[in-house]
Amino acid sequence: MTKLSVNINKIATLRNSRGGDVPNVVQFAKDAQRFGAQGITIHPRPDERHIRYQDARDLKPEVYTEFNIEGNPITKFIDLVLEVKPTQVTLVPDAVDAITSNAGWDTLKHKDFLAEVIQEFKSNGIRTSIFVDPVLKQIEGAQATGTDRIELYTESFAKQYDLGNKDAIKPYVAAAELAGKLGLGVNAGHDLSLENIQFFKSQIPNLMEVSIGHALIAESLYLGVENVIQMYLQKLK
Ligand SMILES: CC(=O)[C@@H](O)[C@H](O)COP(=O)(O)O
Ligand SMILES: NCC(=O)COP(=O)(O)O
Repeated sequence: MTKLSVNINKIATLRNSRGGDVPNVVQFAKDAQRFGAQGITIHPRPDERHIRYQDARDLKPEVYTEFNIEGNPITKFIDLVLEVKPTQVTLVPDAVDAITSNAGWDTLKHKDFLAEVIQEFKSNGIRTSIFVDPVLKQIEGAQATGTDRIELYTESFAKQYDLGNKDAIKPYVAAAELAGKLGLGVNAGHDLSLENIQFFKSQIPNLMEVSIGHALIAESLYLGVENVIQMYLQKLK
């Protein structure tokens, strides 16, 4: 079974666009879980342009499914994660000015840094995952860091699938197979949608979790949040 973790960054973006507290991100997380989401993902960025660090603290008591916090492990982020103690932390090498995540880790170049941070999170009982491109040497490098899981960065798959190129799945299949052999759990995310999720899932049998935000919220504008979450759950069976 593949778990659906709903990324609620976009709910915070909408809230922040007017100041105030509409929509309320904690209420949205509670409702998403009630509608069947098996996890809640947030990705606070240093400028707090969508999810704020305080949101992570406010969400903690209300998230009874898997709580996944993603981000670049700068000191402020590490401190937040150690305070909130989510189920999982996903390390993403974001540049400060990136509009959204746009690359996986170079796990070979940053091995020592990642190993140190991962050890700290794991010793605090937090499962770790690192965001990587589907490149075999990066998967091997990920294992050397001691991480529990990887999150495959799916933007290139999503783009190519949209253009009709189903072969774009091939590097992901190879990466997931290698990760499985190396004892790493496999998550995936970025630009997954109702259009591409079923095919992606069908090709990656050891897919443990997907985190989906941008498309899921956009689809919900037309189809409704409860309905959309149920549609993803059907496709992830
Ligand atoms: C790690 C990843 O794939 C991103 O999709 C991210 O979690 C979303 O971040 P933004 O909402 O800031 O685009
Ligand atoms: N880790 C990926 C994520 O949380 C959501 O990415 P997206 O669906 O907003 O592209």
